[in-house]
Amino acid sequence: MTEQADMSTCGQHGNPDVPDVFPALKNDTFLRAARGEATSYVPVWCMRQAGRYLPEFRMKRAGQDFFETCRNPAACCELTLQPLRRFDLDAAIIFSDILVVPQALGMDAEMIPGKGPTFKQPLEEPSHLQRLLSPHAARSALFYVHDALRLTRHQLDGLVPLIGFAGAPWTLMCYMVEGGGSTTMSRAKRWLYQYPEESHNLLKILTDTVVEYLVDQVSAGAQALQLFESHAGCLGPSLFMEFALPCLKDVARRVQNGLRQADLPAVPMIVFAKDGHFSLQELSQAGYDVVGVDWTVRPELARELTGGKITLQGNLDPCALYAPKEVLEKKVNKMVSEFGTQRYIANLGHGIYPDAPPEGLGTFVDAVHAISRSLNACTN
Ligand SMILES: Cc1c2[nH]c(c1CCC(=O)O)Cc1[nH]c(c(CCC(=O)O)c1C)Cc1[nH]c(c(CCC(=O)O)c1C)Cc1[nH]c(c(C)c1CCC(=O)O)C2
Repeated sequence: MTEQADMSTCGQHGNPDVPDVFPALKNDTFLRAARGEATSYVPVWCMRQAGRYLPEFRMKRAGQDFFETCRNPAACCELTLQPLRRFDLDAAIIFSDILVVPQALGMDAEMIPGKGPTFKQPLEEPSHLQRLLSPHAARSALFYVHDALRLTRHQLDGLVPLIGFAGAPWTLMCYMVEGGGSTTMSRAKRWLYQYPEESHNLLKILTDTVVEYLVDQVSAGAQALQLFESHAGCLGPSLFMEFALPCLKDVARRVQNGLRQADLPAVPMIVFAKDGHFSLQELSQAGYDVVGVDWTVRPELARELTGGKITLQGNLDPCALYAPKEVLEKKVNKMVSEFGTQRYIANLGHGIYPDAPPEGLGTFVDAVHAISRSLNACTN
């Protein structure tokens, strides 16, 4: 990241009390790997690294409503920084949630402990699309995420880059139609079969909203962006290519255009399609710099499918963190050796589980660094 790029990051919804020139970045290893540049070790971060597996996270969240916390920039900043105080991570990801976007479009959501996110009035039929606010209205409703990013980027003081994120349109549609989590997503998939045109309309509204949201995140200080397509798996290849992939491509192209038009720096974009092994080849040509891989895919196969030309991110089984230290280190050794130390960002193959032992994450992070340094020393 150059000084010039840092300086150009001025918040559109800027808080006049907070200067928009951010501290210089001290560790750019994650950004270098994302851009496909050489790195002396493999950078590592962890999806959901700000989460319930940390006692300090549970303390801070205790008694607070989840989405209230998301709307509180100081709390988001603190929760984002917590894992960085414990572990030698190479990136921070802003504490927020993908469901703030449907909320900004006017849908009321609650986080019910033990049940997960729940919408009071899901979209049951196409006429319900009229309830949604415009992408333009959603844009201004999301100012609090941008305030959180701006504050966190300052508080990070250049330690590591700050990642912004959004849910991909299909994954957001799943929650909006299902009203919450589901193992089959059969209500949302029913829309694709029964109301294909209206499904495309809904996905278009979500794409428009996500594009502006992500451009605004960079304006507020995000230095990389990740799209979470968490419910790719239930679609299978043909529905994925018809409904999810075109939106992912649009988001990548339109965000990079939007950044250029707003005179903002280009930032690396990551796409993570959980259980979307069948889409890896197409995803590697969808306009993203990095493709995330879940733990069901062999690293060599992921490299083969993506043509060896793109940065990959992943893919340790989150449950490997329960293993004894020596076993975990062996797993990391195998993973790093198979992906290779270049064009690679180590991560879990999905978010860390709430009952993961924090020491496991520490072992994972340190092992990625040590093993990749020694592999690099062998080849140089
Ligand atoms: C599908 C999805 C959601 N949210 C998100 C996804 C995509 C990633 C994935 O596939 O897991 C993304 C997300 N959610 C959260 C982050 C924070 C940043 C990070 O540290 O990675 C990110 C990147 C915080 C959170 N989001 C949530 C928590 C835990 C709840 C809490 O803190 O009280 C956190 C830390 C809640 C949440 N939010 C959502 C679910 C399904 C849940 C779990 C509900 C439960 O387990 O009870 C929707």
